[in-house]
Amino acid sequence: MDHVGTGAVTRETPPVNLREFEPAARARLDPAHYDYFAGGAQDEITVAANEAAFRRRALVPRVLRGQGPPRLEVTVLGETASMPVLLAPTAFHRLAHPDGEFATARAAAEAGVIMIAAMLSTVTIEEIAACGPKLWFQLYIQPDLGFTTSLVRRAEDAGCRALVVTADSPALGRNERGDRNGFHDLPPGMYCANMVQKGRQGRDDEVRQVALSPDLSFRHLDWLRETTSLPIVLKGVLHPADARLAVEHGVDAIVVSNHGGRQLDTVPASLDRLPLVADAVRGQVPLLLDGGVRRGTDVVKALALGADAVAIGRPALWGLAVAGRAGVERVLTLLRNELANALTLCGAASPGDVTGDLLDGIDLK
Ligand SMILES: Cc1cc2nc3c(=O)[nH]c(=O)nc-3n(C[C@H](O)[C@H](O)[C@H](O)COP(=O)(O)O)c2cc1C
Ligand SMILES: O=C(O)C(=O)c1ccccc1
Repeated sequence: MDHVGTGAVTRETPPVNLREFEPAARARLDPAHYDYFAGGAQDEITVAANEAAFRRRALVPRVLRGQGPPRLEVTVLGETASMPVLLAPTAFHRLAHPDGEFATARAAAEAGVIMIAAMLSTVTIEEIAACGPKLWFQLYIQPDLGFTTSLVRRAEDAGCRALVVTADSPALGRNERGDRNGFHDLPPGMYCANMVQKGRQGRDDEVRQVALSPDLSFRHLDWLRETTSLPIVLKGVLHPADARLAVEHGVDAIVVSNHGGRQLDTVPASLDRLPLVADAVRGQVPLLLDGGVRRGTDVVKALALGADAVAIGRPALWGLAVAGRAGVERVLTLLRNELANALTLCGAASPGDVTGDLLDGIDLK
């Protein structure tokens, strides 16, 4: 891309991998908005741990398996996806690009990946659905169960194929970048589109505040189980005992996640918790993982440790900030090509062909 300014032409080389999208996005974003996306809780120890956990693991490829080019498609909860990579739910896409979730959803549709739409999106779930992606809906169960039910019905009616209940947020994580920047509200004209309530008796519409409630318990999950026939995915599990409870309470899938290091700081990397959760669940429900996935080899490592698929959060936001829909598509294409290459080099025919013996116990660093 050439930028002609005051006579000088600066040439920017397009990102060739997911990590390179971050500085490119940073250059385009309001610094406070960049910090909102990039940041995590407090010392951001867990943010760093997520990527470091992938770096430490070593892959041990098999040779001469004659598998041909790998097939990347997977089926998760009855939904086929073009690769075992989903878009993790992230709030406020219009902060990254004026097209917001429209752009993300069109990119997901084009790429054939499942988009998990955030409840706190800046366009409505109906508008996202109209872009045609395979769609799941992320839900913060609200103490107002009537309102929660109305959100669930809207997600169902819009064609969402699963509800992703975020469990790791009984309170907001402490993001000090936000404190420093004084970033606590969306800019004028931007709001949580799913939270709009019609004003009664001629009054203005109101935007409901999201409640992250410490009162939430597995009883709320039982309530939700009775309320909807959609599959329920529990997001934000790190403890094997919680994974077992989730299965007992009828959850259909689990996302091993620490919310990208944005909730409780100093929790372990998601990848490092995956084997324990996989052990606890023993294949009873599919497992997803998010946090720090930046490379095709990272996807392979997560699959080897027991995940059925992974999700990416920030990389899609960086792609969105850099070039809207095309940027998200580019991020997905790069990751797809890397995954195909990594599977080929491992001698694996498909994501399902990735087994634990492709990893050894050696710490690379
Ligand atoms: C800017 C941002 C906003 C997020 N918003 C939500 C959200 O509204 N709901 C939720 O369940 N997770 C949310 N997450 C967490 C992601 O779903 C995911 O767990 C995390 O980003 C994965 O880590 P990664 O960014 O390293 O890929 C958010 C993450 C980021 C970076
Ligand atoms: O930023 C987040 O990670 C997130 O999940 C959230 C929660 C509440 C309000 C806005 C975003």
